[in-house]
Amino acid sequence: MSPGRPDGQLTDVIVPQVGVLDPSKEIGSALIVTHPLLSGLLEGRSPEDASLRHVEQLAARPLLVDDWPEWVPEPLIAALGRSGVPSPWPHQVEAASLAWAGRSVVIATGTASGKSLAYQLPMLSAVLTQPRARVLYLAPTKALAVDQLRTVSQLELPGVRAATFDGDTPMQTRDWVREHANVVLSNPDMLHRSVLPRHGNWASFLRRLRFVVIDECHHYRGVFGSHVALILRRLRRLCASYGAEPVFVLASATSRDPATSASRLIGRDVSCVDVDLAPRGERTFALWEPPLTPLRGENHAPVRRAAGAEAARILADLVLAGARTLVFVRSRRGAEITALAAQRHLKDAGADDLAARIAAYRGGYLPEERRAVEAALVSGQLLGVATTNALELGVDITGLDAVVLAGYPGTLASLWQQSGRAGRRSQDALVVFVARDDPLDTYLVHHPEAVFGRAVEASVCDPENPFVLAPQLCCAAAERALTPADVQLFGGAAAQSVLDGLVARGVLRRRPNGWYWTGRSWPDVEIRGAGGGPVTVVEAGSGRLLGTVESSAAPSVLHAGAVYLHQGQSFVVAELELDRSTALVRAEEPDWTTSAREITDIEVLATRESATAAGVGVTLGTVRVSNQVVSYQRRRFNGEVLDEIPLDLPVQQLVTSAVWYTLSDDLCTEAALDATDLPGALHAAEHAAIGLLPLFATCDRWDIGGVSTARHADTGQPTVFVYDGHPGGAGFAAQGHAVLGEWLGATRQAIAACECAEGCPSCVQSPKCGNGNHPLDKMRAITVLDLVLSAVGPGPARG
Ligand SMILES: Nc1ncnc2c1ncn2[C@@H]1O[C@H](COP(=O)(O)OP(=O)(O)OP(=O)(O)O)[C@@H](O)[C@H]1O
Repeated sequence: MSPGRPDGQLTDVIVPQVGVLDPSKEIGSALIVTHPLLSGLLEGRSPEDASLRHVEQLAARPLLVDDWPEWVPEPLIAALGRSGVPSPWPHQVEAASLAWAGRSVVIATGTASGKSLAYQLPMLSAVLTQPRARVLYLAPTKALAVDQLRTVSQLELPGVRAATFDGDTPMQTRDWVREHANVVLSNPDMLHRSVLPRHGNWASFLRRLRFVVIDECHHYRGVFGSHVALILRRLRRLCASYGAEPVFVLASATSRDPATSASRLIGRDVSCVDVDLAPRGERTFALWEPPLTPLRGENHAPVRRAAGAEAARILADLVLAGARTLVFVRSRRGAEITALAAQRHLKDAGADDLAARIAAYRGGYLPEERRAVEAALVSGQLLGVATTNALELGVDITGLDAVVLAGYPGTLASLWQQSGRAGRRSQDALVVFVARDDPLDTYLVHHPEAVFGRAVEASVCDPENPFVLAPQLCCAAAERALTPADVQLFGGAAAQSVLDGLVARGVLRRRPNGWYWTGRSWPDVEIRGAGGGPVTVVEAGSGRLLGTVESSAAPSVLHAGAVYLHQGQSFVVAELELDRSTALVRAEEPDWTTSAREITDIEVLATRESATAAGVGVTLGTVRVSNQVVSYQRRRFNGEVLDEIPLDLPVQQLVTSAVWYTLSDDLCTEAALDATDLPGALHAAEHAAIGLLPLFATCDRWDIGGVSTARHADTGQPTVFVYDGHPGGAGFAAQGHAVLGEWLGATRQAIAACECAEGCPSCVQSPKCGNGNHPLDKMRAITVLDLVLSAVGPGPARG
């Protein structure tokens, strides 16, 4: 370890070339590092420890301001001026003006680019200039709505009556909010459970509704996103019945094609503002891949040094250099371990005083403990904090010298949100992204263009999923009978066929003028799960309810012996009772993680889109997946496999969406892929593709599954399937189909970039493989992917 240069003096350090580097940063075969903190990190390291894969210099952006639009009332301009906003930035004016002109709009710009002002301008101008106007603000979490209330209240605008309406709002206050507040801050759950079912009470609010703001709209993805999309259609329909047609203003993190995602979410065309003109300081972004260790994992595959351990070393080095640093880790336990390990490194370096200035931060601490850590970090009393994503949303800590990300946080939106804690406007900052042992992380550190180029992942949902449509149509019909004209709003043909099914089951009644809910009580619809009766997770002894897990996912995450994380705290499952939909867990802190092994069969039920070229067939369709969890593995945090324990669980069936490709026999023969090679080649290609899909669709690798087979009964050919792990589909496989060439191109590159010889967790091994990651043929997987890519091309898929 070596101290850096807090005096800000620039020092060039030449690093030997390792892996793929950005040519613009190379001199001969070296990479120039100019940031003093980064050079400090590298100085003490041996060549075998050389982990730096890429350095990106994100240039500072100068301040550009615009005039206030003429429709913004003077008191609002004055209040904003007092709050430190003297003039708007150009992209804020563009989005706000579109909304004011009656266009629904999504603003999709970077962290801290001032998206709030873009929706506050139309929202507050409306209530200031038209005393009867009403505005609804929706956030994915209660905390964000509370944060927004604070911001709006601090403006002290006479005539603005803002109030939150959520599960915490006392009953006696609810009537006041409904009748008097003109800015109501809520969440989709409240809309679904409280506002829409009692729309008669809310009639005057809905009749006057001018704007609906949907903040952080990229959170509405997968099955939850599909529910929210249909809740918003329910809202639009009821507003229309009261004579209102509100304008939607959506704020999103940067993502691929935000206009399409936003219009799918609200069911209406949306304009898009995505050119970020907010001023910012320069940032140095380093991509870091921990070295391989002598340890051996499954099938003797090499194991890399764990991202958390590497991040702890980096944190210690940065703190030694005097830098205020935040490290983001995935779990609460990880946050504690990282902070402890960094303290140990500092003590070993003789810096006990600095070790005392490191702490962990996570959900589960008391609010006052959290506030104390936040304040100490802002004041500089604490120099290093290891945190979970508890610090990601709604906690305003900025201006740090460095941020370290231990592992990809799941989406580019989170990556930018977390890295945005460093520097902000005026000062230079360092961000280090440390890859975990996983194909997606490997791909990213070797392909900086996927991080710094155009945003690649799209926030997808599937409002046509029949498993979501059915309960949502019941809610809609219970609110007000559905008319034939409503069918289009809820998805046209897809809605029609679901309605027919609901009538056949006697759940809805068809009358000449529409569909009526027949139930006596209100439909009970859980929007944060996929339906199908969630399994309840209960703490044994205390009986405390910790949460629910979809029944389809329960065998793989709640089997006996599984380590279950709840808000970062770890529990071990004592018993899974599927017939009673309950899992009993005990708080424990074992030194291992568990991953379930499952075997899967797949049957093609229907084809939605299909195309064949050059011997390669690509299809999007509906499948039935039969899945059985057969065992689980216990692994130490360093990746070492401890053992595998068999399980006796029933077969689960899932009807869902899938994308699949086939290779003709002739093609395989030409490419010298014979019957003995194919299983390992297809299996490896499937694993890596599942690892990479989250880069293109905002899902987790646990949201999707795959099956590969050298001859599938329904296709009659070598086939690789990737399917949505949610009943009816969640839009992930459909997105994979839409961007097949890019997705499989990235998959190929991730495999090719990994320096292991025969496949490891960084490329083709999967943590949930039912066959113990056997057979896997890394090199022939590249051949398979080359065959598919030469048929479909590297761009978006046909059809
Ligand atoms: N025109 C402006 N002039 C000066 N400061 C501004 C301006 N617009 C916004 N800000 C400030 O920039 C900061 C970030 O703004 P805001 O929180 O709206 O960004 P955001 O894009 O919503 O960020 P996030 O992605 O973190 O949600 C706030 O402190 C805000 O007061």
